[in-house]
Amino acid sequence: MPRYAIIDSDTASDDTIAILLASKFFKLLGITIVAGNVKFENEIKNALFTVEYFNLDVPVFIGSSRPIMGKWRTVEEVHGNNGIGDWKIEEPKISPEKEHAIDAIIRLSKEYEGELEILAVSPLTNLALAYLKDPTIVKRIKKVWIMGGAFSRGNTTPIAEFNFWVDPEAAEIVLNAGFDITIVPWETTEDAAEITDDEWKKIESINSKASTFFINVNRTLREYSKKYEGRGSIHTDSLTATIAYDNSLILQQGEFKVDVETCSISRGAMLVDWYNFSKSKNAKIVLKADKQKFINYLFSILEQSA
Ligand SMILES: O=c1[nH]cnc2c1ncn2[C@@H]1O[C@H](CO)[C@@H](O)[C@H]1O
Repeated sequence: MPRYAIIDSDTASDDTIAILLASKFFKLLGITIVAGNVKFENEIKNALFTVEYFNLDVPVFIGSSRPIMGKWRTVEEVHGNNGIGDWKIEEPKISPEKEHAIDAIIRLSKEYEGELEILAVSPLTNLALAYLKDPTIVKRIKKVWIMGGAFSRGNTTPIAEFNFWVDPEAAEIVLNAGFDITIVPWETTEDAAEITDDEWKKIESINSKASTFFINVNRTLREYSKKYEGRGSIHTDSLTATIAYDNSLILQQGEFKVDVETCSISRGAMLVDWYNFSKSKNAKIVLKADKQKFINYLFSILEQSA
């Protein structure tokens, strides 16, 4: 039985690999593009390029070109000016769909009622807007996997992870909508999705079409991570796609009332009610994930796509 998914992506560096992995794990019904990592036109181009490079049969839908409140900054310093390590690529020949991403999410939730999973590895703007347009998507969407949130080691401010920080209002809407949600937060991915120097060299030596792609798109991410965070690159979106496919990667998780701060200096911080003061729960959080299993999946796909 195939599993059906949409990947919601602000396509840059690791997002492209998450798309590749998701296309192997799921019947991917669409890639929906949302504002976040880099210039919106480049995100669209990177998604189309990924589809073309790997010959994927997946439509690309253009979504929201800004967060709900519109206050954010792109992070070209993390991903490269074009979002994919400044790899010089040709203009993709394929085009995005005419249908808006929000309408595609609503339509596909009807066509695949009870079966559709959303891999949200990006700010949650598209999903929040789809929900505001048609709140009944909640009962039709089977599962929402979210890469987002930090509760101790923010990667964008001292307390905020990038995806939640870009659009905390959207995160608040999605978290409180009633979806079946599992969150893979930054701290978990920092521990389980690092590509070390050794692993980077091994990927280089695979020398397949996919490994060449991996090295090129992640080049700036790796340099940034080494220089500013003092370790290898973190492949957080790829880990989230893999966890969504194989739940045995989850070594520890809890269910909590989770919220997000929308004000001032703590904007984008994830709030976790560890001791259940609120007497309610709205999301599971993956607290520990299996790095070795993740690496095995990643390597086997990079080797396969020779
Ligand atoms: O410094 C960074 N390292 C890794 N990913 C980042 C960084 N900045 C932004 N993102 C983007 O935000 C999410 C992780 O927070 C990922 O979805 C990635 O695309």
